[in-house]
Amino acid sequence: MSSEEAWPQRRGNLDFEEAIRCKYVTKNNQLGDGCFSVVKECMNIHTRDLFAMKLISKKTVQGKLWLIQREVSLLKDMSTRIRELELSGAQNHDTFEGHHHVLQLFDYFETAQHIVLVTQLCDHGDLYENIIEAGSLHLARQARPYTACLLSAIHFLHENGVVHRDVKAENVIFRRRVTELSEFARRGSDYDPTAHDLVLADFGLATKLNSSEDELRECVGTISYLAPEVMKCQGISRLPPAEQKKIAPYDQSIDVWALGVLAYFMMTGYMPFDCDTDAETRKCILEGDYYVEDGLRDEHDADNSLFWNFIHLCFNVNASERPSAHDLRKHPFVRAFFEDSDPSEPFGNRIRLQKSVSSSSLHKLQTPSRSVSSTSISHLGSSESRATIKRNASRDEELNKIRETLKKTLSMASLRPAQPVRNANKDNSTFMLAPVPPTGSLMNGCLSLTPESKSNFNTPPSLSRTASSNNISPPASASTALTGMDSSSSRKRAGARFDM
Ligand SMILES: Nc1ncnc2c1ncn2[C@@H]1O[C@H](COP(=O)(O)OP(=O)(O)OP(=O)(O)O)[C@@H](O)[C@H]1O
Repeated sequence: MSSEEAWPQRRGNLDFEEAIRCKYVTKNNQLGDGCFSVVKECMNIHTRDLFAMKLISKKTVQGKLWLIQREVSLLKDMSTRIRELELSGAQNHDTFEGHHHVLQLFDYFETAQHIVLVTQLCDHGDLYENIIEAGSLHLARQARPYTACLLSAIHFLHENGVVHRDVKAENVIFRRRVTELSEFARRGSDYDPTAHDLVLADFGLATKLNSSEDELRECVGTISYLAPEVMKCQGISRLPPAEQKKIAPYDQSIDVWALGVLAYFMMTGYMPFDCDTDAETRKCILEGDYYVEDGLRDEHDADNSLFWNFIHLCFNVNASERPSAHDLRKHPFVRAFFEDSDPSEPFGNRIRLQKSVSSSSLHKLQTPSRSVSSTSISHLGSSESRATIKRNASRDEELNKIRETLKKTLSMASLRPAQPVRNANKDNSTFMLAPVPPTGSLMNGCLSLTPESKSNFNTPPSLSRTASSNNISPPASASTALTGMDSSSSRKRAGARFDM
């Protein structure tokens, strides 16, 4: 955590302070950026709690405002659900509690230039960077618990009717810790405790499947991670409605496919279906033709065999036969992280099936480029030595300690624990949705200055007041407010993700 001096300081001018209505200050440096947003660390000047502030440029999302509305709405629903779970004190005996690993929204508002989402603060860097830096992740210590943790988060989303649609390494970030969990590591834990910090972020393409009648046919996502049924929707918007209906809709099992891609990427350092050209990649995805490098498969190694079987099940081109996130929790590759009563279900004989994998030379065994559709490549990741997870007798005890530590210290809470906490309920919960905004105040941006301008406390209050009066919730008023903006930047997203 940076020192107090790192934050912009007030200057003691009461008139000026009165004029300043935005309760957040930001640091100038970025935590990260995407095709249409910049993410900065911010502090609530009243509570001194730290958050991440995602500033989405209105210019960039011009014409696609509904995407942001959908993202905010989903994050709000999820955060409310998580709060309910936290308050109910529901017991979960899984190693990873899915809802702890979904990015939390705490506040949102609008300024003249930006739509602003205030979320749980995570560390700089993401899982993509981790994998690239390491070449590949250790199967037993990292790839397996990371996969289990993400499976848990995906299962939570699916249980709540949400399909993420952009599960990928770039969208997995790491919760910021206050207290190290080094004790757990020192005592010889059998996996990397960082697995407890994974947070699934970027709900920009996520959507709700409210009922079995809802049908998804948009071709959205990142090409390397696209399931075949999504791929089949490519170009659908150009078809007449009657033709569109002939294409089979997809459902949440596309996230299971993407999890398989991500697990494969963690294990090997490259992507399972990427080829020289997008057309070849599409063909391989449609056929479920993934590559397994000689030497990476070791039938005499139980962990290794289970990993490939897990991958094989995720890569079932027939979505109706692909196991659900709920079912996959019982797969022997990850089962140790979940408390399920009947370990033999639901795989039975299926567990022994192995795909005869492609040896096609089309596949590119190289590092994928960040967030794009698969091509730029620099090196081949090395395979890791295998290790066997030994179940630690005191595992449950250790887990409880981890949970307690997490609840007390992780996530968004102030990084200055000695400081008095205003909201008593916050003491034991990492996930309190404070600060709750007073009625009619900063939410919706009607009183907000452009937050980034507060970095130096010197922006005249008149700057953003007039134009920032739009609520991003009601589609009509919000889209009216954005009419006439430059459309060029909205095209930038196409390079990173499909949206056709
Ligand atoms: N809460 C957070 N804490 C720390 N860093 C974050 C947080 N949210 C996002 N980031 C960083 O900012 C980057 C961009 O965020 P995000 O993916 O949400 O933006 P985006 O514009 O939707 O990106 P994309 O181009 O993938 O659609 C992330 O890859 C991550 O590195």
